Amino acid sequence: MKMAGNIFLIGLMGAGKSTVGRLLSKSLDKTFYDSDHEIERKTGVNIPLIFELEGESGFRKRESQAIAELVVLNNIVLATGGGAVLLQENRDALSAHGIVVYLRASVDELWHRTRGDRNRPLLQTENPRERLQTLFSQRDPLYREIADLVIDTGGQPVTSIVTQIEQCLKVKDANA
Ligand SMILES: Nc1ncnc2c1ncn2[C@@H]1O[C@H](COP(=O)(O)OP(=O)(O)O)[C@@H](O)[C@H]1O
Ligand SMILES: O=C(O)C1=C[C@@H](OP(=O)(O)O)[C@@H](O)[C@H](O)C1
Ligand SMILES: [Mg+2]
Repeated sequence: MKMAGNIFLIGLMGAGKSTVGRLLSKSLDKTFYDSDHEIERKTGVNIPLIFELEGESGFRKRESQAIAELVVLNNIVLATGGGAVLLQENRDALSAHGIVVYLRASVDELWHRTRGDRNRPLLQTENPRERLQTLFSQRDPLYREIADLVIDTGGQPVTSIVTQIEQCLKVKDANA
């Protein structure tokens, strides 16, 4: 049984989870959380520094802890980090406690949206487009595994993505 009122956004870096999530929470009168922001708030340092000091595995532990604490809240919109689905325990937690919305975009779009960004350690490589392609292949099946809703964000402004999610949720509700 899904927890009443929670919406969890998943998808790759640049999919728009943080941007869409904030607007969706306002529109639905829910509280907005971003697991990355929660980790930064708790530690007092930014994500690149956590990766530098503790590696990706250290970051994943903090991410799991944050997700476990956030999913049990009520009436929230949660923007997760792109790698939140990597651990089974996170997938189980997201799946069990809310409606999971997978925001999808092509690798080219993701690349354009994140170009020049310095806050995403996994994209600080010589070829971020290739990295995104690899991550897409690895993670798309994991996103799909737990998605209640898949939204293609390609070529769509953030406002129309929010409207589309709201409409899909209404249809789901009506059919429940
Ligand atoms: N639908 C969209 N169309 C164009 N740009 C977008 C869209 N959604 C997000 N963006 C832009 O892409 C960048 C990454 O968005 P963000 O919300 O941080 O993604 P995520 O949290 O999924 O990594 C931001 O600059 C944001 O303004
Ligand atoms: O895809 C990933 O593994 C990551 C995505 C980032 O969040 P966004 O998806 O919001 O960019 C952030 O959690 C961290 O840099 C790792
Ligand atoms: Mg984000």
